[in-house]
Amino acid sequence: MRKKIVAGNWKMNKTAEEALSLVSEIDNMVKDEVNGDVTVVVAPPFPFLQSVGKLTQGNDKMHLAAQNVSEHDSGAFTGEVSAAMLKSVGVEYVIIGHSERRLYHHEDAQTLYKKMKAAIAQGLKPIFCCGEPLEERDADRHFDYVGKQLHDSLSYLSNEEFDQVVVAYEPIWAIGTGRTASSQQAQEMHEYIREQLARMFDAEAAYKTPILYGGSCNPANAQELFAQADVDGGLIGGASLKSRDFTDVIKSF
Ligand SMILES: O=C(CO)COP(=O)(O)O
Repeated sequence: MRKKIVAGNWKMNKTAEEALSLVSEIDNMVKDEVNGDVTVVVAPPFPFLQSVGKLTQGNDKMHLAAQNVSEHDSGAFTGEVSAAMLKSVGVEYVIIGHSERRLYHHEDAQTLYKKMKAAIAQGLKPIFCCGEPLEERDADRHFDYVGKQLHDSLSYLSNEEFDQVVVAYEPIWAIGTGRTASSQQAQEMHEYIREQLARMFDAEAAYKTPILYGGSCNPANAQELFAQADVDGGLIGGASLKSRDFTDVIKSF
């Protein structure tokens, strides 16, 4: 059985106080309402990682993620945060290659590969994001586009390194737009991603890799998406900022 994961990417939202009240609500709801075997991940902004992590420490369903990591180990990189720093405050997962970082921060495939290496070397589990813009889907090039993203940033990892990886498929046209991929569109892309991973690594490793869907995933559509054979959970943006909605997404398995 593959791990089921629902991860909340808070992006650049919340103050310290708001972050703590959101995570304590989620923590309580997960304790009270979530019985199944699901890994819940929250990815608050950097300044709140430690306080949020402390609050979720006693709940073995809840795990902590960062939204970004430096490709460098240490040194004169003003404003950057290393994998070792994240590890030292209890972070377990890190989102790498989100389309917003590729677009607004010009992170290219080579940089993302280095970030993957840096994270894995510190024992962090990367949540590697891929996904096509609308014009690639409209031109029917979405499979090739995503295949290249996977190849360019993952194929140079060793099999052992790849064992730590979670993949998230987030079609850019579905992020924050209220327009979600249909369950069929999600399933066919997830199946394709798994095939590509099996070619790069091996079939067993690809079979074990959780592949999450992201892009306007919410309590109304999560159940149908999560019911697909190759959809192993979600990477949730907007709906992860509301404890009720996020918990309802978690309960959609
Ligand atoms: O980008 C996302 C998660 O990383 C998805 O965001 P939304 O759920 O707000 O569309």
